[in-house]
Amino acid sequence: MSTSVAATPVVVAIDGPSGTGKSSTSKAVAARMGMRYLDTGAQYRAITWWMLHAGVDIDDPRAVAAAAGKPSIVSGTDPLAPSITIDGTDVAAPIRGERVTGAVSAVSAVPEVRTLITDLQRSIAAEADGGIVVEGRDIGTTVLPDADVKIFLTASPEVRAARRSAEVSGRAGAPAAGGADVAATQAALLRRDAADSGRKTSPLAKAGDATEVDTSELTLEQVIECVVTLIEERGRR
Ligand SMILES: Nc1ncnc2c1ncn2[C@@H]1O[C@H](COP(=O)(O)OP(=O)(O)OP(=O)(O)O)[C@@H](O)[C@H]1O
Ligand SMILES: Nc1ccn([C@H]2C[C@H](O)[C@@H](COP(=O)(O)O)O2)c(=O)n1
Repeated sequence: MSTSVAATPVVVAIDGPSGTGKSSTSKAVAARMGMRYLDTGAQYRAITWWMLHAGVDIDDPRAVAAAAGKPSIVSGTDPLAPSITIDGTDVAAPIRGERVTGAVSAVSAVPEVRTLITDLQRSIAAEADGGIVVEGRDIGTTVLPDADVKIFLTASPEVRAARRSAEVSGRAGAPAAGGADVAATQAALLRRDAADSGRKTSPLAKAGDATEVDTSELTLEQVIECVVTLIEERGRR
């Protein structure tokens, strides 16, 4: 099934702080509704990975700006098999590592980086014939301000940290997460949110016309159902 409002494909923007369930929800909604899926955080992570790999000083915004146009990022938008390459290298795994996670807020705050990646995101969305779910921090406010459906996911810091710790400790070879690990995870999430909300250029923010969904007390399936309902309601208008 592909989803459209009148003759034009539906564009759904899902934003929110770290660990609120944007990726899990967006992928599942897109798969269920026959739409494409774009993880914009993966694009910022990929360019951060490339900068670190190329030896660019990520604490020097001018150096980051000067290098930003050099690599080529390709995002695969199949929600069942999303992919990301940079200059032909598959970086889906390394971009999730601690080094990239610790550096991505600095790189993504550089305006030249944002301009390049925003243009790329808009062109991917424009080519998605069957509609697309795009998730990130500034999709509803800046990248796709005319999106048909805008959702802003939230959850309490405690819930987000517990979910993230469970995810990490569930990975092969990882130790079980204890109280100290959850507290450290929560502190890291809040640090990243503060940096992403506090930057000058298109910070993490809820669009005025977005629907806020607090997922703290909801299962993933309930969040998916809620978003599908919002998209279907938009289609009936
Ligand atoms: N409603 C929910 N109930 C329980 N667990 C959830 C729920 N939503 C997401 N999760 C789990 O929480 C973790 C974080 O979810 P996800 O990666 O989708 O968040 P995110 O907002 O995309 O994070 P980030 O911004 O850091 O990429 C995952 O392990 C996911 O399975
Ligand atoms: N639209 C976006 C998406 C992501 N970012 C930055 C800020 C995040 O901390 C980082 C990684 O995103 P995640 O993989 O955790 O979703 O990328 C942004 O600035 N704008």
